[in-house]
Amino acid sequence: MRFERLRLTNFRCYESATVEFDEGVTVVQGGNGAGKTSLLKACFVALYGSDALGSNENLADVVTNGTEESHISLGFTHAGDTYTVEQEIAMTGSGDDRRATTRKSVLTRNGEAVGDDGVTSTREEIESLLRMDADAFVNCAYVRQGEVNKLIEASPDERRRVVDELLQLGKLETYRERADEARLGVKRVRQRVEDRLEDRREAVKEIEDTDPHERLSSLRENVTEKEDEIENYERQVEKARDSLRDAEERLESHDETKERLDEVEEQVAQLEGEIDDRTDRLRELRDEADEKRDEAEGTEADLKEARDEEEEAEERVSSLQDTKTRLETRVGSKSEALEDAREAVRKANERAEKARNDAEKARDELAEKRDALEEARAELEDVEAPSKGTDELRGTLADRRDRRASVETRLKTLRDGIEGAEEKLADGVCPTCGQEIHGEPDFLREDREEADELEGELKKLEEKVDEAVEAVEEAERAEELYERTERLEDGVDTAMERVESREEVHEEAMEEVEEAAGRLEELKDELGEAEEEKEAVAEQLEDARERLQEARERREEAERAEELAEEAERLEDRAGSVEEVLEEKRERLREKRELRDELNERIGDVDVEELRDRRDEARDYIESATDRLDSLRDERDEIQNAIGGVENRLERLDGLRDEIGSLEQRLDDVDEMHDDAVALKDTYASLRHELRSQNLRRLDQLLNEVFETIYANASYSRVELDEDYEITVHEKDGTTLDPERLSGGERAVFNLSLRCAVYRLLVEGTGAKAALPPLILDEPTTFLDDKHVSRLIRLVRAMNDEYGVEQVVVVSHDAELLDAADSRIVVEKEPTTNRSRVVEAPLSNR
Ligand SMILES: Nc1ncnc2c1ncn2[C@@H]1O[C@H](COP(=O)(O)OP(=O)(O)OP(=O)(O)O)[C@@H](O)[C@H]1O
Ligand SMILES: [Zn+2]
Repeated sequence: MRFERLRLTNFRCYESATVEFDEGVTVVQGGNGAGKTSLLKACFVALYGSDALGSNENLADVVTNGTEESHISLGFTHAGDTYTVEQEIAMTGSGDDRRATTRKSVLTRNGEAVGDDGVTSTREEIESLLRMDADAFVNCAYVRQGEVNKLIEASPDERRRVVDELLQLGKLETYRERADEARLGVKRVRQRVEDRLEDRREAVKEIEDTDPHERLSSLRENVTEKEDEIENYERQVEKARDSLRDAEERLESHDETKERLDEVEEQVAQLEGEIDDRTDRLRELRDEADEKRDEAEGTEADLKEARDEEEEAEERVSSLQDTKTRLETRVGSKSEALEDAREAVRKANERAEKARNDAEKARDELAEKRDALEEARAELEDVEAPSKGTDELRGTLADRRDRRASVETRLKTLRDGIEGAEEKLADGVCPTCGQEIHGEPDFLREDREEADELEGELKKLEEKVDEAVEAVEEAERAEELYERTERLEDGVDTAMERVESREEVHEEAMEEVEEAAGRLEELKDELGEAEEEKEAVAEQLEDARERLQEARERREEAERAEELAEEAERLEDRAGSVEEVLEEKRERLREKRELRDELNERIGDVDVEELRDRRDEARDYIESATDRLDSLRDERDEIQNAIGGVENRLERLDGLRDEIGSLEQRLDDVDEMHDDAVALKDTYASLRHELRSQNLRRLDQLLNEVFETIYANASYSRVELDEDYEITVHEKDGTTLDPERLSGGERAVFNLSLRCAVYRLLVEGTGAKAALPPLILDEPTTFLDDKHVSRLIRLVRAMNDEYGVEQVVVVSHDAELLDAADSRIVVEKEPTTNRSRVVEAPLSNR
């Protein structure tokens, strides 16, 4: 076996590291605490998991402080195959519960998983590959730091156990123990077979003591007797049943007949009652029909006549009714016309009155107008006819007034001038030039004269104007009167005309009045006539109605008579059908009476008492016989059960005898097996003894060979390992020494010798040096002086070069050892992080 590569994550002081291993001798170098031992431990843990830890260590210790999981992977070759073993350790829980568990543990060969996943499987596979468990590994291949004394100080028994284990002698012991266990097992089996045999024999004896065959035949006889008796009873019961059935059947049929008879008698009585009832009914119906017929007699023929009469009367009433209605209408219209005529008279009168008034008014007006005319004419006679025409007179008046006005204007002008001149003159000033003047000028005197003249003329003119005014006024009044007279004459004419026309109107109105009055009289007469006529018709109608009433009554009477006749007919019909039913019932009554007689006859023949006795007797017998049969059957069943029991026992007896036969055979077989087991055990014991003594002799030789290689003094001649695994050191002078008494260095030398010897023996013994794990030495030089260090180097090289150890890994500070190595691995610790790292690996020296 050869380690190839180790990969670590969070393992102890390593955060992450990869180490390649070369073949030959490899030295691991580094300062104290640099992580050398940790590398070796990692390889060990990779192979054996927690088994690789000492008694005071646990898995949690290998997980780098402050991290959660550690990963170790070791690649190695073995017997031509490539393996990788991986372990994954994880921290779980917290506080006091915090611990490490192996979460993953896998071994692969040539890339394929070997065995199941899991710690146990991996360990078992490794143990069988290396043919050593963790204990054997540390006792042989892995010499741990400070354990140099382990084999030397061990007791012979321990030593034997270790060596036997390594040489697989332990297996023979196991086989021997197993053979012995087998022997004991067989012995226990034999005991059990014997116990059972005894038990079966006793059971056989017990059964035979009860004399089962004898008992079986007597029981069978008993059963036959009981069965005969049962059969006999059963026959009797059968007979009794027949008899019972017969009696019961007859009684039943008797009861039925009786029941039937009762029924028929009831029917007869009912029919008789019904016939009586119907006969009464028939008589009643016929009486009633006769009665009706009597009542209806004689009137039948009158019905048609009565109906004709009634019809005639109805027609007359209705025609009178029509006439009366017509007359009433006429009276109504005459009354209305009369009313209208009265209205017409009244209106004509009104009109005549108005016309008369109008005429009167016109006449008054005429008289008035005539008076006015008379007056006007009288006035006109007083007025003188004018000299000239009025217009001419008005012309003269106007001329005179003009002349007067111009005279007045000249006079005024003259007077104003005179007055002004007189005032100036009074102031002494000339009225014409304004110069001082004394006396009056001439023009003033002239003016005064003219003014006086004008004054006289004005007076005359005034008279003449008044004369002209008077003439005009007179002419005007004459003119006006004349006109008025003319007008009045016209008014009198028109008034006269109006009086005439009003009088005409009045006359006309008076005529109308007369006419309307005549019409009114006429209508009064007509209405009187119509009313009289109507009265007469009403009287006739009253008579006709009375006659209709009488006709109706007669007709109704005739109808009732007819109905009665019909009813009598119907009653007769019903009487007929009642008679039919009656006939039918009588027939049925005859039949039922016959049936009754027949049934009576039948009942008379049966002796009921006798039948009942027979039935009761049969019943009693069946009851008692059945009870007896039941108990007989119980007895028979009991005996048969007993027979079953005895038969079972006999069957069991046969079974027991067969079993005893086969148990006896088994006992012989077991005895044979026991002898075989004893022989096998002895064989294993002697074989182991033989092998051990052979191996011990060879181990002793190898030990002395190795010892000679490593030991550098002359004090000790040889080491002896005897059959009891006692080690004795022989001194040069022939004396012997207990190894316990050796010095520390000497012990280390002896220990290394013994380890290497065992390792060599294994190499020889297995015949395949490649199967063994690398020889691992952790600080082997600690107790050695220089000379012995040199010897150790020689041994290590010899192990590799001569004795077939493929790989040796040594942890050491020794420079000489380093020089002798084939390669080296240097580790160091980072002072800052306190984590280790692999500085150099591997460095091949060759
Ligand atoms: N679980 C762990 N986590 C972190 N560091 C650890 C753990 N276990 C051990 N160590 C540390 O690993 C360091 C290396 O220990 P190791 O035994 O490998 O040293 P070494 O190189 O063999 O030293 P020496 O020459 O003294 O034997 C030590 O300082 C130790 O405290
Ligand atoms: Zn003058």
